[in-house]
Amino acid sequence: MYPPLERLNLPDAEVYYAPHFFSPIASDLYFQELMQEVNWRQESVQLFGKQVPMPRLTAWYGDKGYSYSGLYNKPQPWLPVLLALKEQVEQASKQPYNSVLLNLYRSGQDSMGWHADDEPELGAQPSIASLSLGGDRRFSFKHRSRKDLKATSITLHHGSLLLMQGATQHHWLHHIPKTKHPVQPRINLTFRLVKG
Ligand SMILES: O=C(O)CCC(=O)C(=O)O
Ligand SMILES: [Fe+2]
Repeated sequence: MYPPLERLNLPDAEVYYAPHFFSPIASDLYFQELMQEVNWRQESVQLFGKQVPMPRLTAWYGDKGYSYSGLYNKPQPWLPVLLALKEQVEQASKQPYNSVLLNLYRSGQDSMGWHADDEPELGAQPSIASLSLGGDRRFSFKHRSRKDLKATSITLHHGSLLLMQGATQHHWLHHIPKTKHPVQPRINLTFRLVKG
């Protein structure tokens, strides 16, 4: 069985973390397979009227299309390795998923800005299961309205699983900051259930 998911002490949220969800050997193999087989793409976002490359590579696989920055994206069909990961994450989190967004942080200069995964097609209380492979990176939470609560950070390890559910996206934002420390490339997979 999987190592247990431990609940983080975060008010107005339901966040669980398993630092060693996969063994180091399994994590290394998944990392290499995903590096090679995923169709990594450099997407751009519109920022102040300019097209700016995102500070990471991304890919979207699954059963349903999704809207992102106002554009409808057709998903790519599941790869066997992604289905194997989905199954394990579904068992551990006791939730079904039909899509996965992959992010590749090539260096400490790659990052993700503050956001919540609160798109309407994810429903009111989305369950998001996030796998991390490769270099350690900081992951921070910031409450949207309660200024008395300090931002909280955890380190997401090689082979870890983070589960966000309940009201988490409603009350909290999260991000991956850039870092000047030398870090190995990191792959993150967020499994989601897209409705409709
Ligand atoms: O890379 C991470 O751990 C965060 C990814 C994330 O927040 C997202 O894809 O929505
Ligand atoms: Fe997110």
